[in-house]
Amino acid sequence: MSLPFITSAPGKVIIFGEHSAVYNEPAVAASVSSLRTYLLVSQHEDPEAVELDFPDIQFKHKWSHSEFGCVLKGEANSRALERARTNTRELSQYLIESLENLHSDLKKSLFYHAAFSFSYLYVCLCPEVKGVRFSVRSTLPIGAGLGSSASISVALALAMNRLSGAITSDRELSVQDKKLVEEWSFVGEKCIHGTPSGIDNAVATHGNAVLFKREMDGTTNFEFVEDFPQIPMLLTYTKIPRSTKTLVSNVRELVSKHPNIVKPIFVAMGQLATRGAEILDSLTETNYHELLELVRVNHGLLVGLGVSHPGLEAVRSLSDSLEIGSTKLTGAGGGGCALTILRKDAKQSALKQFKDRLENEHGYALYETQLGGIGCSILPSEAISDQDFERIRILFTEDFDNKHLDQVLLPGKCTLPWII
Ligand SMILES: Nc1ncnc2c1ncn2[C@@H]1O[C@H](COP(=O)(O)OP(=O)(O)OP(=O)(O)O)[C@@H](O)[C@H]1O
Ligand SMILES: C[C@@](O)(CCO)CC(=O)[O-]
Ligand SMILES: [Mg+2]
Repeated sequence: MSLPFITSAPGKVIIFGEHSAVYNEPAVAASVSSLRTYLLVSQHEDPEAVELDFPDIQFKHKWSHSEFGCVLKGEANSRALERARTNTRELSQYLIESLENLHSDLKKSLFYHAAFSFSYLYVCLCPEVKGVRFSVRSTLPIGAGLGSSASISVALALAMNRLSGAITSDRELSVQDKKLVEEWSFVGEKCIHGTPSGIDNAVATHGNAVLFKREMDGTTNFEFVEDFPQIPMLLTYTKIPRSTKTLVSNVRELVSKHPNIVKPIFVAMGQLATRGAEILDSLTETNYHELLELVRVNHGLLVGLGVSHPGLEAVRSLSDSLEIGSTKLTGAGGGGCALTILRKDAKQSALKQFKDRLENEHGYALYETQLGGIGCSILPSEAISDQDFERIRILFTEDFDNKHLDQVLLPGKCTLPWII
């Protein structure tokens, strides 16, 4: 596989059913295709190096390829790798332990899960590749409920399957290619947060909007919401940090304490997601009101699970008092982002007040973005001229505002011929 090349994957918004999705209930999510992660895979000056460069989280690490020997060499390792490659439903405990040794200097650091996820995918998918640098930049807020972990997992899974020769398409990504990316990005998500439902990486892989369900046997089932309507909405980023892994495990504790109370909440959310998808499939003036109602109920149930935050409640309360629409948290909650679906009759003056107060009094950021659109994509080396590469390399290495990335790279908007 010739270098350099770039892969990319979008973030997502969960419209209905976060957390209950982990418990095999249906959920609805849509990609946020203009907020994306980009991964540049380029040649390293050192032919033995495998370097990871994550400037968004100020993390850079270089391994010499021989350091992976402790995971790659010997019979026991080969057997464990073979099992990990064929059974992607479970992470291999053996590999986890071997990789822990490789990352012992990073243990307990913020970066551990990002590095662990990278190395797990690397040793499974393209362990012979060396003299290579993986540089990641994202226009998504990180750890904010918009699926940054899934989009990075998808970008890595696509790149590593390309490096191994498992994905060779040069016109468009096939259904098979996308299945492979979805399967391996799920492994990446597991490395970052333990027990994901798979909805985030499914949307980041396939794009558009989906009604998703993880079945009890571990398989995933999803339908695209056809003709996904552009609903007027606002996304508010509270900038309150949180971790999906912690929130999901807090909910797990709650279920184990009060199963008879909490499980019916999940079932209600599943019902709500199914009805929500029906409405989105054929949105009318009449059922728009029901959509707003379902958003409000979904948020109430999430509050019951303990995954809201006073900062998110401030957004919800302001949207209620200004009567502009219904607000719910999106993603794992605990901070991060809130989604407000706007009423058709929301007053412009109220909307302005909503934005001004959130930005100026609370210091929050507002995103106006469309939902749905392009999933994962790849820009092959043949499409990158030397001149383009120089421009792109600078974007990945220098301290630019990440929105410059969009101007140069946004699939569907820029002039570069992305394969999708
Ligand atoms: N651009 C990036 N560079 C490096 N690491 C990243 C990047 N984006 C995400 N990550 C990894 O993902 C982690 C955040 O994932 P987490 O699942 O907690 O939040 P999220 O995916 O943004 O939100 P949600 O899961 O609720 O949608 C980070 O701590 C880091 O390990
Ligand atoms: C909280 C959760 O439901 C959504 C995170 O975006 C976790 C998951 O489904 O993996
Ligand atoms: Mg995540």
